[in-house]
Amino acid sequence: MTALRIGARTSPLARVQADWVAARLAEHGLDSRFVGVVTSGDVDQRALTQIGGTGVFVAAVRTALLEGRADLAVHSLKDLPTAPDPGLRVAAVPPREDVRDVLVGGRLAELPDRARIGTGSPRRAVQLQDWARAHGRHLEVVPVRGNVDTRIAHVAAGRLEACVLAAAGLRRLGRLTDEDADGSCRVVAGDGTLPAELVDVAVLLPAPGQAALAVEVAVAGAHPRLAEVDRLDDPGTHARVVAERSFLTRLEAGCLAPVGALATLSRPADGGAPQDLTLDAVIGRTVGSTATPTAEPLLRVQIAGPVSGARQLGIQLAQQVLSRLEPGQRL
Ligand SMILES: NCc1[nH]cc(CCC(=O)O)c1CC(=O)O
Repeated sequence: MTALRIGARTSPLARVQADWVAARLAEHGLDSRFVGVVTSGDVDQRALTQIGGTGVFVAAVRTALLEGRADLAVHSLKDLPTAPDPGLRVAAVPPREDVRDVLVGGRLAELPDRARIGTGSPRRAVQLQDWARAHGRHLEVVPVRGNVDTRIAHVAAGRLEACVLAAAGLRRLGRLTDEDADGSCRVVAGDGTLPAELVDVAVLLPAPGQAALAVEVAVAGAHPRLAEVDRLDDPGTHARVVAERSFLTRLEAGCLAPVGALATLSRPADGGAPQDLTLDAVIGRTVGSTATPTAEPLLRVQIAGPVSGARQLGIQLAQQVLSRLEPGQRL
């Protein structure tokens, strides 16, 4: 039997994610090998807001699937466009990593006033500014992009006091150490480490799908054991990301919208099967002209319902948000 070909980007994170999936496939008796795909997002260093969002990372990998150069693709779920490709199918959403964001450079509450924090994410920017406003503090959010090392290097060199990265990526790369119960930790930077904080989701709500992987296959995929890839699915994680993403889709907000969403499962006291899904979201709104928009306080919303209605839950919450937008306000 020929090995399953796993298509993914060639970045260090994409590679460890693909290798992680390969190890899970091996546990199910499935051999695989890595097929690296270079995407336009890897070769174009302009801001993501200019080159059309994180979808650029996914498109080339999807093409490899559709052209039969790979049997399955491994994506960071938060980078997957909400629009489905008719020739493809998400075969599995494996168990999720740590959903939190990490502030690299120190603890948020202990940063000096007017500290410069690097992030290219409007979601992170609006929540950091909301926290600063609520605590009578002033932070400067500086747009940065580039891979994990580029961003951390700005902090190590003192050009920025801090930057924000997803914990999932740092953990998968083995870059997160010395973790305390209060969220204090250290992040490996070159030869040394930097102080960091695993920020509570009450302060930084993650992006829809953050810390989850999507294992995608072509509907017309021909490998004789392709259907067995479905066994990597974790139904709990899958339901959570369906709720988060249907919320984003119904808002008609893209991956660069100032929107955080996190679904959690509540387990009954007897430890039986999960019953309820709670979906929390934060939304940044602006008013005024596109050139000089004014930030409005963040909107925070929550809804709960049965796990079997995950998609509907996301849609309902989005409708609540849209009905609460006042004339002139937009996302
Ligand atoms: N937008 C880039 C991206 N896409 C996925 C991850 C890694 C973590 C994850 O799976 O959510 C990251 C880096 C980051 O946000 O720090």
